[in-house]
Amino acid sequence: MFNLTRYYSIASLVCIIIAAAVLGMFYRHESVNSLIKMAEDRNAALTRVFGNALWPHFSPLLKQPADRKMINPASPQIASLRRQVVALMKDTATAKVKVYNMDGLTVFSTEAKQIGESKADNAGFLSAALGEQAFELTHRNQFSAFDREIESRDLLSSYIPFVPEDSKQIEGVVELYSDITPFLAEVKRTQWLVVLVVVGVLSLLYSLLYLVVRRANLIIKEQEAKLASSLARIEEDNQLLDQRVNERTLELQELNRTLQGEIAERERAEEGLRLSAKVFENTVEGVIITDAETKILAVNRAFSQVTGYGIEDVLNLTPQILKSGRHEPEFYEDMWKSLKQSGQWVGEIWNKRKTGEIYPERLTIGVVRDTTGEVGHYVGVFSDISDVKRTQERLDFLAHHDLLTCLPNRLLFNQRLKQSLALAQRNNRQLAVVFIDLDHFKNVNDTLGHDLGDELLKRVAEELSEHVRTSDTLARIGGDEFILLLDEIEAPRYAGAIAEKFLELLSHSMMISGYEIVISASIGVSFYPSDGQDAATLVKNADTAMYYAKTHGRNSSHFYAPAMSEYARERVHLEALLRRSIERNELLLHYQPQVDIRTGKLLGAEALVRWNSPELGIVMPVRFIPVAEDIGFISALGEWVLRTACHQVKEWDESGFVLPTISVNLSMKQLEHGDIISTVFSILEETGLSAERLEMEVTESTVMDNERVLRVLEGLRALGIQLAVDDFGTGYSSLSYLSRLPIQKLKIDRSFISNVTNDSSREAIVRAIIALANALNLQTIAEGIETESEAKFLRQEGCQQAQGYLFSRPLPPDQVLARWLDV
Ligand SMILES: Nc1nc2c(ncn2[C@@H]2O[C@@H]3COP(=O)(O)O[C@H]4[C@@H](O)[C@H](n5cnc6c(=O)[nH]c(N)nc65)O[C@@H]4COP(=O)(O)O[C@H]3[C@H]2O)c(=O)[nH]1
Repeated sequence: MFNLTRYYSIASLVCIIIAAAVLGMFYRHESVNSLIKMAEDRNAALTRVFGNALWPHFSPLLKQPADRKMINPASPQIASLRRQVVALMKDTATAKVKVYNMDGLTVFSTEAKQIGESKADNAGFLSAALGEQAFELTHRNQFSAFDREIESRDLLSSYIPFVPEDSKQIEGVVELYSDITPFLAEVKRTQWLVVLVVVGVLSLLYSLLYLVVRRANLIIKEQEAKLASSLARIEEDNQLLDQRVNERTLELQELNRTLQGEIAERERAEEGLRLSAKVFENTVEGVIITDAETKILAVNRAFSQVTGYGIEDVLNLTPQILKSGRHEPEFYEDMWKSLKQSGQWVGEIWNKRKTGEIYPERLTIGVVRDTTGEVGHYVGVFSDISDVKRTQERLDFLAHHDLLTCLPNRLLFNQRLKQSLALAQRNNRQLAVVFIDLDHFKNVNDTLGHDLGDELLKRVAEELSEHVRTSDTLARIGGDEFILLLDEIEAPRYAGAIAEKFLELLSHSMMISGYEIVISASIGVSFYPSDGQDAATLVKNADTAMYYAKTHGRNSSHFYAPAMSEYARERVHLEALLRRSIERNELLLHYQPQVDIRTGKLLGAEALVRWNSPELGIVMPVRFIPVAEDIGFISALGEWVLRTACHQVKEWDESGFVLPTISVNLSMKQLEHGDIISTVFSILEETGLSAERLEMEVTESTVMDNERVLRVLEGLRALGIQLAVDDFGTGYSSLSYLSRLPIQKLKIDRSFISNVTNDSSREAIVRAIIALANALNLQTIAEGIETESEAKFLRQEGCQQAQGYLFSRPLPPDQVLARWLDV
């Protein structure tokens, strides 16, 4: 801490000392200067006196050549001069006198031994020689005065140029030594006195001021203490203030944060509200808001677009204005129950537009409660699902109906059958399942094309639909398969009557796209509960009955019988065995000769396949060829027949029996699948049989109006093979198409030959076929000739070739050889 007293004391002491020292020195300096000045003046005066008195005596000395040797200090002249000088200087403070010539040579000195010394280099001398007095203050511990030795003296030597009064020139320099010791001692005493006085005065002043300063120091200390306490208070206040400021700042920051949060919250809320309003107005769903009494408060644009009502139409009304009347009161009761229980209802509802049109909507109603939990509003959000419904209905229709005939499909049929079964079970009633499969529909499809086939199916569907009750379900479940559910029939005969009606309906020819088509059907019927308890069993058994009809002559209907299932099982067994027949080497060929009808000459033979099954015995082709066709085995079988027949002919050739032609049956499936042309070609190559000796028979229905088959036949013909149309007369060959076929022979079906002589219509047909063949330049062969009368008739009509039991039954190869080798 600043201590004024201390600083004052130290500073004052230093000042007093400095002041005393300075003043003392100053006094001494001034005193010495004035002393010197006085001494100078006196010495100058003395020199003048000295010069005036004694100079003539010195002049000779001064004029002597400057050689010390020339001066004799002991000369009487010098001694005399010394006496005079001492006498003159007696009672003065002068202690020594010296005289120099202008060369600096000491020509006289009161101390004789110094005479002859040179002072030419002395500054005082040089100054005086130039006309300026010079002085030098020295202290000598020992000094030779005039007559004695003096000790410890302060001497002032003055170099004074001496200019005689009659001369204007400096002739020499006089040096006077003045003993100023007493004066200087006096000066020193006075100096100390001055110092003491100064110190005393200043000390007094110091003391007075010390009191003042001390007082001031006290005041300063007090002020400092006050200031310190004030500063402490201020510091304290500052800290307090800082604390308050910090607290306040924190409070403000917190407040600011809260405020920011509130602002953000408010902005969010406002944004939310804006968004909600936008969503409300622009959402594609219709929105309706009511109060707790279901009075409409607001609706959005989509509501107006769907219902046709603007807000002005519905404000304060209830949503009941949209009521369609399609729902029972229970529907609305359930709705309110759900709203009360869960606060929400979601469902589909039929409502009415302003135009009166009723439409379906998907509606969600939500209950909005206020803060007290009371119902505040109801909000309904809905979308018009008319399009969805229509699409659903369409999809539903597509999923459950056959697109071609628009009849129910298998899926819908099964659903209805299951429903009807449940009902029949409850009511203890019967029902029937009628399975209808068109006969040879595939031929129509293949020969006349799919478009015509489709038309035929539509016509059949229409015809059948017209004769079923609305409570019955007629469905199309496959290409040419229809199925009818007869609900709650009184007796089986009702189903029988329907089946017969269908057969009768289909037996009439139909004109489709300019073609007159006659079609038949195979029908099977099963009954609940006798033939099955469930839908699958009933359908399966009706199918089995239909299959039975199909394999028993077609164009007929059969009620299901368990034996049919047995038949079906056998058929499955047959299929399995047939598949292995080739590898087990169970197939064999019989050959039925073909002869010239006039001469009886052997022209060829038809290869007819037999199956010698270890399990089933000899199986005839009528039984297994259709099965082979059904299961896709016919191509392998046909290839085996062809290869075996060709080998056989070559074998006969080698044994000397030359069969002109071998005829092989070609199934429709063989023409459709596989590369029959390359198969035939490779077999001919393999066996070495020439193509002209091979004839292939295709049934009339196979080749009828089928461009693809036509191309295959052309390919076969191109190999050189003979082609014959089998079973001619049973199909519906158009003449123009027939003329395009690359065939050489028509084979009149044996159904026309049998008993031809007793049936005029058969006669007419046979005649017509022969005439047609002649017109087309084709050979004719009649098959199934059993009697001579039939042969005779055919001979008369111009048929060229014959085949039948009359000439020979189909025979194993060895018997053919035995019978015909020598003929
Ligand atoms: N009632 C009677 N029948 C006679 C007479 N003459 C011949 N038949 C029989 O008539 C059928 C003639 O063969 P299809 O019309 O080609 O009719 C054949 C043919 O369509 C088919 N078939 C036979 N073998 C083959 C074959 O290797 N391949 C193919 N795809 N079908 C074959 O099986 C059908 C039946 O053959 P099969 O049972 O051998 O019956 C043969 C033959 O035994 C007769 O005077 N009176």
